[in-house]
Amino acid sequence: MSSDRSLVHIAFYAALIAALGLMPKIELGLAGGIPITAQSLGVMLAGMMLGPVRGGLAVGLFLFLVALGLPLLAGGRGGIGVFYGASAGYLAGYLVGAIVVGAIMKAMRNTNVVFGAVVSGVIGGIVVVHALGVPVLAYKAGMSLDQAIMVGSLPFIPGDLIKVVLATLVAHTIARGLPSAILSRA
Ligand SMILES: O=C(O)CCCC[C@@H]1SC[C@@H]2NC(=O)N[C@@H]21
Repeated sequence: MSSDRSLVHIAFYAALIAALGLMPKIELGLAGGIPITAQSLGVMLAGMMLGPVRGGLAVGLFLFLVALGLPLLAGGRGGIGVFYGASAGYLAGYLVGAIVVGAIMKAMRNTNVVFGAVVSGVIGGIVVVHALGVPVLAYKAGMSLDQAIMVGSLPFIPGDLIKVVLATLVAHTIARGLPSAILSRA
């Protein structure tokens, strides 16, 4: 694929993650203030569709724009300060998670796309994001790891599983209609 087309794909998924931030975040009112956000769906999709390198670049571009101050995070937040806040670990998890989702999709490119999407979405899009988010939340909010799991991981698992299902449906649909757009399986 030409580098021009790669750049278009990377920019498209960075923009998709930003657009998903327009959906209102849902505050659960728990300690630490971590919201339910649709943006982690975009992170899963970036990895699933683009693979580890381009998927990581798409999320990296999105986070770079946030760091520059663009209000692209759910609720209209942006600026370097968010990378020092309670949700900083999840933001790092977005980057690593997209790379892991993409790496798993690529490794499973010769298996059923639905199977690859579910496995990569659960491991990269949930386990990795939570594994980076929870310890930072515990540190920043001054709570134990157990407490952080109770307020920063468990309440989000049902919604995150729904996102894996949605991302899998998108991957399945694109695999049937426009398989060349799933660069992770090229
Ligand atoms: O916007 C931010 O500052 C990052 C929010 C991180 C939210 C995490 S990502 C994993 C889990 N699933 C959600 O819907 N919310 C949390």
